[in-house]
Amino acid sequence: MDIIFHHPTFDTEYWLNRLQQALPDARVRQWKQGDRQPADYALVWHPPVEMLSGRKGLKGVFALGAGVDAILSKLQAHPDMLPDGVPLFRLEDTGMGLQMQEYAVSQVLHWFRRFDDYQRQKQQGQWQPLDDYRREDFTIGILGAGVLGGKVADSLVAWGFPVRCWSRSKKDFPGVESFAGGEALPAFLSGTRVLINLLPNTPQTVGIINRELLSQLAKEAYVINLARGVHLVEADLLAALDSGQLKGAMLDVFSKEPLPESNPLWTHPRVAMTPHVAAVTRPDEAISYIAKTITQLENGESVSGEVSLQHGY
Ligand SMILES: NC(=O)C1=CN([C@@H]2O[C@H](COP(=O)(O)OP(=O)(O)OC[C@H]3O[C@@H](n4cnc5c(N)ncnc54)[C@H](OP(=O)(O)O)[C@@H]3O)[C@@H](O)[C@H]2O)C=CC1
Ligand SMILES: O=CC(=O)O
Repeated sequence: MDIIFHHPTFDTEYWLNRLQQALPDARVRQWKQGDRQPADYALVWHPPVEMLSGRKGLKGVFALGAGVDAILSKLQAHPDMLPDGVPLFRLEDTGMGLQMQEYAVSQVLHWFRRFDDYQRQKQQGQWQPLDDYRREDFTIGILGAGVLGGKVADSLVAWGFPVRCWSRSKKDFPGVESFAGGEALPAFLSGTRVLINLLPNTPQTVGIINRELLSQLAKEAYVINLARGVHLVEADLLAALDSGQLKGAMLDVFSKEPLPESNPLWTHPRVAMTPHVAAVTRPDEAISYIAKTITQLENGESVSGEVSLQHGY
């Protein structure tokens, strides 16, 4: 069995060695331009079109991340990149769930304990205890209740917050109120104090966090965007912060990355940001999942992690 690998930034040597250890009978190689030798599986992130297009004998493609928006948009422009019937897989959790939990819980607690207000007071030399927020007034609403949204919901339930989620299909997560479909979105938003985005980037979700959505949140709400920059209309977020509708935002992802120097988000006092690091691919966990899935595929067993090309995630 032959496996080709391409990632623009990962330590390729490390990945090739670990893959080889995990699948000792396979021949694993880095794909290089001009390589048209046969391959059974391709492991990719931002693959050059010629790596996959027209490739015969391919049995599966593994995206080396959770979101497949970049590969799907390339596929739209080059439909022959993924031959008919070849499944595309993505990483389900493989260590990202815990990272998302750390990120979301730490930020929610930061706001809940009013550390943002106390930081502002410190800058003004002010010693002034503030009223506590009450958990019952701090409903967390999670857009997207998939692998990562579900994990984040669990961790916030454990901290005693009222938690609700919104997805296409209804969920039955312990302690979480589930809302499904467009018609349930207003009810989901109403009373949500902290909005956490963990939706995939699809034509239905682009620009979903806009003026109209933000206006339906609780007063002085907060937004955490952990999914993709294109979900958020930045100008609408800034307007909602400036009007007082929103009290703060924590952003990990941006429409344009790296965020251009001139972008006003850099200097807005109520915006905090990280450079798309909320949950990174953990090589060892990812390799275990990929090796297990390839073995199952080779044995004709059922597997998880296949992307629905119809739904775009
Ligand atoms: N910032 C970072 O470092 C990282 C960001 N990400 C981002 O997080 C995203 C989520 O990952 P993951 O949890 O694994 O994805 P999943 O595919 O497991 O979950 C997606 C969720 O979104 C819901 N959804 C999709 N479309 C709609 C819609 N139109 N309306 C309502 N709900 C919808 C799905 O509903 P249903 O359950 O009904 O299908 C599902 O609950 C990734 O796509 C990626 O963009 C991922 C990793 C790291
Ligand atoms: O943003 C990262 C991913 O894995 O998707």
